[in-house]
Amino acid sequence: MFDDIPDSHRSGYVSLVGKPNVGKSTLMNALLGQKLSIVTRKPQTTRHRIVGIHSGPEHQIIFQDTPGIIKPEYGLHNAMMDQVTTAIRDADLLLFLADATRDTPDTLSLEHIEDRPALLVLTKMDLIPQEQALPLVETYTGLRGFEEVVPTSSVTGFNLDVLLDTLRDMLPQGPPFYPKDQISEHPQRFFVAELIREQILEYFHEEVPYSTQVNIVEYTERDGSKDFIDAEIVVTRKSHKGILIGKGGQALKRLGKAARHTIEEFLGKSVYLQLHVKVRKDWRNREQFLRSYGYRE
Ligand SMILES: Nc1nc2c(ncn2[C@@H]2O[C@H](COP(=O)(O)OP(=O)(O)OP(=O)(O)O)[C@@H](O)[C@H]2O)c(=O)[nH]1
Repeated sequence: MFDDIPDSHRSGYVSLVGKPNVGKSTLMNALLGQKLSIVTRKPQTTRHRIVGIHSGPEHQIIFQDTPGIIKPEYGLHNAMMDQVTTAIRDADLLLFLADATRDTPDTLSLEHIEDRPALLVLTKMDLIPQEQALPLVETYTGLRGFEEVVPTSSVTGFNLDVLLDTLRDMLPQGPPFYPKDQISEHPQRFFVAELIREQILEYFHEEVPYSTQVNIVEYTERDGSKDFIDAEIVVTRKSHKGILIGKGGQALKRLGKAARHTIEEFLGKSVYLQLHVKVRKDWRNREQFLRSYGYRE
């Protein structure tokens, strides 16, 4: 599988960690040049460890996007924080993200990364006036022995090439872990479920998106016809089911249309998407559901 790998080849795991909404998923997508991890304006969008692989002739960086660091309030949160702990433990190097518009050196949850090797990445620098940029970076310089402080913008692409070069140089020498043309390790149906969840976060408010789980019940590729996808949306309460379906089924219809568009864009082909809503009381606190929905090994 790995012919012609030069001795100078470098490879390793780089985990993106930080508080909710700092821009972890957006940064990983921008570094990969492809949308793998869903992004919304709402905190706690990411629930899983999401792997994205960046390969070149001389390197392979395996990024892991993680849920934001939070204080757990229910079982799902505990499972999310376990994913963060695993991603920190498994990494050769951490990217610890701080939001340039909101954070200060005192507001970061640095205790979670203990003494692991890390770079501090300042995100959203496009929103900072130019004259404030340098003084802002200086406030973080020397903090906790971070190897470097790298100001970035995932929107303009500012400094992303510098960040990639720095990562390539810092990873240990070794062969690739995955074939060079592989971009992730999750099956297609995982991404389809995530894209539906992204639209739920977009269209519904308050508790509803946070109580929601999306499972792909059937995914059938059909020659000469659209792929068939049957997805169930699980909620914790009957009232949430009513909100998702809406008057005369209008809300679910609108959601289905929006999700179908993003899925088709992602897959590059037409699909037939069928959605239905189920109530599973308190699934976020029940271990058997957390396991079967893929939050626990
Ligand atoms: N202007 C600007 N906005 C950004 C940038 N990076 C991320 N954002 C926005 O910040 C919000 C949160 O981004 P995400 O990538 O979902 O943040 P996250 O850290 O993965 O969030 P969680 O999943 O909650 O942990 C979204 O509205 C993004 O569009 C950036 O470089 N510039």
